[in-house]
Amino acid sequence: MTASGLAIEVQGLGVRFRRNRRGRRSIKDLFSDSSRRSKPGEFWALRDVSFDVKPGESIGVVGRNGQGKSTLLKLVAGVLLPDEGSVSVNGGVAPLIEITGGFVGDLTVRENVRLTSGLHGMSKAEVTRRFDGIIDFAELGEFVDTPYKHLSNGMKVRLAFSVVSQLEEPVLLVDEVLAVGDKAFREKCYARIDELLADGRTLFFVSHSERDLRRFCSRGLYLDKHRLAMDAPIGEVLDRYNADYA
Ligand SMILES: Nc1ncnc2c1ncn2[C@@H]1O[C@H](COP(=O)(O)OP(=O)(O)OP(=O)(O)O)[C@@H](O)[C@H]1O
Repeated sequence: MTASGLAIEVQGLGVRFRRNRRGRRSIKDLFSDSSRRSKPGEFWALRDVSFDVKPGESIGVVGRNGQGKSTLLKLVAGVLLPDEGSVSVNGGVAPLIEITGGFVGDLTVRENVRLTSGLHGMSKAEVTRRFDGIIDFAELGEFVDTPYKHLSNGMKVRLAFSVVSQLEEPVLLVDEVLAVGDKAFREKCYARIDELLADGRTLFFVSHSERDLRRFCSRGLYLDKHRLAMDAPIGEVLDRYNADYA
């Protein structure tokens, strides 16, 4: 528990990236005291982002392509470190996107489930206990010994969601990748997200689907021009986003 009892605290968060590969930092840059300035070819993908999340809140992250939504999720997941500011998360996070990226193509479905569940804190005994449930939910019973690289894209997402939804972390990060699943499977995922929310989990949801955002989220964060343009109830955030870009 953070001292404040909050699920997530984000303060003055900023991340910058290089626009092209050639813009390497020189030795001179290493010694220059210009950490707050961006160097040629660098840009802030996110800057000055601050917000708090209470346990059990469900937050929808809204914004046009490239405004920093996935970057924000990566920072909350702890797989990307900020150049400015801080993120503190109370307890662990279950990040859908990182699970997908963590699968190993040459390993089988069975081996990948064991590997990723283990990496995300499940004990061996727990993985064994939950294994059949994970495979059943993903509807991949016939593919447990198939190399991961031979699954279809939709099957890969099924597997990732199935693993992530079994983790007992208090914060669940779900992004657009879910949209790859077919309609029937998406409905199943949505029902599972409802269950996790009812169980008191905190949800961070990135989506371009207004319907899904309204369905799951009570609060919205609107990222525009790489800054937090609005933090308000999801309906108000969507109205503003639509007014800006309709
Ligand atoms: N590793 C990286 N190196 C360089 N630039 C990056 C990197 N990751 C993201 N970016 C850039 O940072 C910006 C924000 O990207 P991000 O993926 O967070 O956007 P997004 O809001 O999730 O977009 P979308 O709606 O298209 O998924 C973009 O300009 C992107 O090109």
